[in-house]
Amino acid sequence: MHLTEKRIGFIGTGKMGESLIRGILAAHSEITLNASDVYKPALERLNNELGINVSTDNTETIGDSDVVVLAVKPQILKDVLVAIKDSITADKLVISIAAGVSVTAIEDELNEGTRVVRVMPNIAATVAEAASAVCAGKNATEDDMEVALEMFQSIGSAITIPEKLMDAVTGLSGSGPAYIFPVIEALADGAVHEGLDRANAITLAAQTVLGAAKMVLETGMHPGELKDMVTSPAGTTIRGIHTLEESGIRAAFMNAVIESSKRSKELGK
Ligand SMILES: NC(=O)C1=CN([C@@H]2O[C@H](COP(=O)(O)OP(=O)(O)OC[C@H]3O[C@@H](n4cnc5c(N)ncnc54)[C@H](O)[C@@H]3O)[C@@H](O)[C@H]2O)C=CC1
Ligand SMILES: O=C(O)[C@@H]1CCC=N1
Repeated sequence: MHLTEKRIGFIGTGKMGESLIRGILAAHSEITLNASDVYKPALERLNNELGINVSTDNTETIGDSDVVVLAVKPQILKDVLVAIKDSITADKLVISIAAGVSVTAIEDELNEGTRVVRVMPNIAATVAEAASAVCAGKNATEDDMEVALEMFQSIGSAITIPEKLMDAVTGLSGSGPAYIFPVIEALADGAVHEGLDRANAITLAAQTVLGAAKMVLETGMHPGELKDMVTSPAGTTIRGIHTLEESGIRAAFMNAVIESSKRSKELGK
């Protein structure tokens, strides 16, 4: 069955829940979306702005949904699972986006046979440019995986991976937008230092990051080869690259991904 034939319920409408809701609605305006949260003002805002069904009762949202997306913090997920266990009937698919929490840990809290899929998306779902990775729980069917992939491919790109790689994905693309926002800000700062106004500096910096990313994705060329295309002998770029290398830029980004992945592992313990 296709995604649009399913009613989707969000448990948690914080930053990532709202991002997914906005992305999915933009891709499928006809879809039925339900959402619950403990924070009523956020629900009222979503209901007013997007017209989705909202409730402060998680079990009501689950009762009205075929697919239940768990978008609460990993630290409270277990308590939420205990509270909703009886409303997760056999006809429902559960999708968890919680960092670090394994499929088994979720299955263990729910009724035997519950179909669970784990996904690590990112905040760019809001603009249909999320990078997501999906893995199946032991009871998830092929149809469940198709529904999950359809959902996350409609808001960006989504790949299937073995669960053991989920922490690496969390450190890379789950957290990754937060590594790039300061990069954009800092690039703009450099241009402001050299006299450009802030608004134009941010536009040029963001478009530069977008363009570079698009070239990697659309040409299929290695990033190093693309870098060489910009870097003229004795030109301006090599001077900038030399400075970045002196600052340890590669180790800095590698370490960010490695440490974030480690934290994802910790959250699962
Ligand atoms: N923020 C991000 O960029 C990403 C977050 N994630 C995952 O998404 C999940 C949510 O993260 P955020 O949206 O950033 O956190 P958040 O704190 O913004 O949102 C969590 C929401 O859950 C609500 N909540 C708390 N207790 C609840 C309960 N008992 N029932 C229903 N709702 C309840 C809170 O009021 C809040 O609105 C986390 O598990 C995180 O690991 C995954 C990928 C990216
Ligand atoms: O920082 C976090 O824990 C969440 C998971 C991935 C992105 N944000």
